[in-house]
Amino acid sequence: MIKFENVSMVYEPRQENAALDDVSIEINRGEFAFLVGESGSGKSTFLSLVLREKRSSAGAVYVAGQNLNRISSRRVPKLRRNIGFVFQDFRLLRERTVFDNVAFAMEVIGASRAQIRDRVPDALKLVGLEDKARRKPTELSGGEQQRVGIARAIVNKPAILLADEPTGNLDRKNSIEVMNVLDRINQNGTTVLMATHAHELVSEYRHRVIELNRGRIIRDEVEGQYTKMTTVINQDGSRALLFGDDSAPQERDSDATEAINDKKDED
Ligand SMILES: Nc1ncnc2c1ncn2[C@@H]1O[C@H](COP(=O)(O)OP(=O)(O)OP(=O)(O)O)[C@@H](O)[C@H]1O
Repeated sequence: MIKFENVSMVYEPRQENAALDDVSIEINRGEFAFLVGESGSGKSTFLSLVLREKRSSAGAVYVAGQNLNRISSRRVPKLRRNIGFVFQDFRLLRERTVFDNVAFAMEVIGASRAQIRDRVPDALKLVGLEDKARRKPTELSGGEQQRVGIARAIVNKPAILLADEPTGNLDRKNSIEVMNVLDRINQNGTTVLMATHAHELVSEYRHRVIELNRGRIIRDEVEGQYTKMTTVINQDGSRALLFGDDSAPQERDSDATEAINDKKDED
């Protein structure tokens, strides 16, 4: 569903460290993955490339089989219909009701009134807010506002839901409610990718964990299968990937090492 092939991203020509540095990863249809890493590690950059807000500087980004570096700007809105986005700060329209906030996402893609009347209540039900359709965002708790943001993101039935720190402004109780809603959406078949700093949620909700550090993937843990990846520089200057604990170099994966060195030779 989402595939990065040797993706690098530099924002400015002489930028010292790449925001993403040779990232290769695949997130399958129906998966739920957390994207973690300290501030500045490249999480938002990763999400913005999936949305085609920017083109990668090198490598290829595929979403639903399309190479995003090859599609024209004209086709970007169509791509984005397949992707829902949840923001940390909700970004609701304060003067509109909960119903109208969700309806707005359908209006902008030209949905009919009948479609809106049909779909918005379903989306609100999915996030547990069917009773609050006539309220204004300011009359809701932070967690409820975020659930409106999620309803808006999924009302057009996207295949992928991206969430950038969706619980960042919420207390624990509201964070858990939001997580449970995201889980439910994922169980209905939507691929979910959530960037977060919330370590406790990452360990409680057993999903894939992809960890970035200075633009590189250093961990990819799929439901309990823990794979820590460490890049080491050999004496000859070539790079090698170590899988497992970094004190256990015998677990070196020779294919991955060769792939990295091949790439280096090409460079
Ligand atoms: N528009 C930009 N122009 C220049 N550099 C940028 C831009 N956006 C991000 N960067 C740089 O790219 C690197 C990765 O930033 P990014 O925002 O992707 O990290 P992040 O993991 O999402 O951080 P946070 O958790 O704080 O949101 C950082 O060094 C950042 O300074």
